[in-house]
Amino acid sequence: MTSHLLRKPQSQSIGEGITLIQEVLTANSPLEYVGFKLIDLAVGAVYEQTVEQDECCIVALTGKITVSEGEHRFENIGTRESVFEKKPTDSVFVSGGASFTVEAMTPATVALCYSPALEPRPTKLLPASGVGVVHRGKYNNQRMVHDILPDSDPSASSLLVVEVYTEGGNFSSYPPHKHDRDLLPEESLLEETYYHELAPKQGFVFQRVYTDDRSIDETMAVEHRNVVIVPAGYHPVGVPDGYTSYYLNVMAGPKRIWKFYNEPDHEWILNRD
Ligand SMILES: O=C[C@H](O)[C@@H](O)[C@H](O)CC(=O)O
Repeated sequence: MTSHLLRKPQSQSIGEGITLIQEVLTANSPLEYVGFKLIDLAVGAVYEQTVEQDECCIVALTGKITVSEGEHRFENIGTRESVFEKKPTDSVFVSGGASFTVEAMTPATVALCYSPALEPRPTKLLPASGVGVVHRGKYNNQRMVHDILPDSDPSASSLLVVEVYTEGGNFSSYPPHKHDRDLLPEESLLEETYYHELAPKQGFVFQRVYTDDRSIDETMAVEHRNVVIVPAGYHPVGVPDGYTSYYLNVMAGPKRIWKFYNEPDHEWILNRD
């Protein structure tokens, strides 16, 4: 039986040249803050949306797109044909009330990351050149993180977006951590989604989502273009040998601070020399 936290990709035509692959909304998930949509665009296809109460980070996951909103027009953005080129890409941030279009200049895949617009913010390009690249971990929990929209960047009022690369034989989001209590300075409350890709794409990763009281305890085999929903709890990912894992994280909650809490049983691994 498939976990209620795992979403397999769909392939639903929602417009000329526009295919909906993933759609996680507050209306169809246990989430209250985070929304996520993944669309494939054929050349020339134009996706349009008005975000009422949400802000949105439009990530040019692959291919070239042109994003327009009001007097803003960001032409031919996007830096890669595959996420596994492992280089940062361009994104555009729009705030609540914005009406925007995304036009595909080449075949493209676009991630639309949503959260409540707590305060107005200007529309802006988040260029690849501004994405921080962080190498985290040691031994077999090494991974590379691209900080697309980290909490240190005030461009957004609630939204956080990062992408993470983990090579085979390694774990990421590990040691297990959580951020499901509004209890600063100890911990912040952030819901999260994981959009996963695998190379080669027949691969899978293991992801466990679980709480201290085990009221949530789901261990999933996660495949290419799957989404894992993390309403609460720890959420480590393990990558089998031979495969490279990619995931895009969207996080949001009442306060835009990423303060996670490591599971005490496993925090010791951080203390090795
Ligand atoms: O809470 C954030 C997510 O779990 C990932 O972005 C995680 O931090 C990635 C990592 O550090 O391995």
